[in-house]
Amino acid sequence: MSEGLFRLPRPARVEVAPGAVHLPGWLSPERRRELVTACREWARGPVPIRHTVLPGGGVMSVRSVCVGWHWQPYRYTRVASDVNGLPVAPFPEWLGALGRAALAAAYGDADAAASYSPDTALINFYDGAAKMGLHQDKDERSPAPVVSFSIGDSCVFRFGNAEHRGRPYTDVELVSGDLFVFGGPSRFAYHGVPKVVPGTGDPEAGLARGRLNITLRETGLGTDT
Ligand SMILES: O=C(O)CCC(=O)C(=O)O
Ligand SMILES: [Fe+2]
Repeated sequence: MSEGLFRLPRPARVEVAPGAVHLPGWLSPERRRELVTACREWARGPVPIRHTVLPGGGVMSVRSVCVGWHWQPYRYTRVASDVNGLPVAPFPEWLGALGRAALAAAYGDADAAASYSPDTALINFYDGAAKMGLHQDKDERSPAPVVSFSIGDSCVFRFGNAEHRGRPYTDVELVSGDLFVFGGPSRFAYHGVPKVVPGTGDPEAGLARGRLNITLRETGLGTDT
């Protein structure tokens, strides 16, 4: 038997960088299923999941759909003017509550978590050879943390520094059910997904293949359009 078959138990909480916290397996199996069901519904419409086209003409390999606000490179809009002109689905209250619970678990600070009010979720689906280059999440006007849930195939999540795409960075394995939060000094760190590992998923979550990632953010846009 190869050594690769044995896996060490994963720790409950790892601080990857100041303000960047990984909580392996934080999502219960029921939560994973709920999220998969909700994402499947959002993927259908009113704005269907699609490969985002970048301003230079490049096409992202992941497929994405948003709720609350629609992200298109590099801004948030109420309507998906780059897809079908329709408003995205509303951001549900239960997803905000899940974000607050995630933040409380990551930082152990229930008071700070209570005022977290994410108003957009960006849902990414990775299949085949999909990946995501290193970037900063900087189209939000709020400095509030980003809360990230992963379901399905495992991936390498590269988490770097706020200055540039180079080292130092840490490669973290994100597995189905993992929570990753980045805020404070890590809020504007470069990060990306250089690799997804097919066939490592979590069929019980209702996802036969591929990787689902859901990030919650505060846009800071209030009632702007
Ligand atoms: O898929 C991931 O884990 C990261 C996604 C991401 O960085 C983004 O949507 O901005
Ligand atoms: Fe990102």
